[in-house]
Amino acid sequence: MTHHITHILFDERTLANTVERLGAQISRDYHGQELLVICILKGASVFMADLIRKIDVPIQIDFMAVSSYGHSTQSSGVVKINKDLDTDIENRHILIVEDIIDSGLTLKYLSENLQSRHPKSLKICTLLDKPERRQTHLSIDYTGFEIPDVFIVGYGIDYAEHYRHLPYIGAISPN
Ligand SMILES: O=P(O)(O)OC[C@H]1O[C@H](OP(=O)(O)OP(=O)(O)O)[C@H](O)[C@@H]1O
Ligand code: HPA
Ligand SMILES: [Mg+2]
Repeated sequence: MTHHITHILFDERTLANTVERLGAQISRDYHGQELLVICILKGASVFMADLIRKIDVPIQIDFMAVSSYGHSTQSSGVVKINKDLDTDIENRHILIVEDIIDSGLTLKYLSENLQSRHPKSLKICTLLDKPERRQTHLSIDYTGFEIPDVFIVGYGIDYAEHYRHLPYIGAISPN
């Protein structure tokens, strides 16, 4: 299906450099503390796997699966939890790892849901931020890249469940 890719935004080396920068920043900020890193499946899986290997404070990991896009390029606005955490997050330092923040509706729902479980702190790390499309206010603690309003795929991110395996991030035209 790669023939629908219109251009490459970030190649493998650029992604690796940015992941390294984020890992170093997170390691500095949490120095002397323990962290529970939460991967938001499925899109953040590839980023998460690379990021945690660049963090050098003690961490544990857990996974949550949510979805709102299905087979569309527009968020349905309804966030469905397909898998919840295994861990009790009360009184823990939590870092949510996302691949992309677009409308912001997924993270708004997730951060309110997780705040209600009384973590000691809750921060957000996203590889990509598409601020032009935001429908809600969010404060993001760690951002890899800001991107324009194009639908992107690769490095874990899908269109209708395709393209997640691409080692780079590219734009597709939905037609
Ligand atoms: O800011 P938003 O407009 O809410 O969009 C961002 C969310 O959409 C994608 O997930 P999706 O629902 O496609 O699930 P997936 O990660 O399994 O692909 C992406 O991984 C984010 O979680
Ligand atoms: O640009 C995107 N691509 C794939 N999935 C997404 N979910 C929100 N925005 C995007
Ligand atoms: Mg998706």
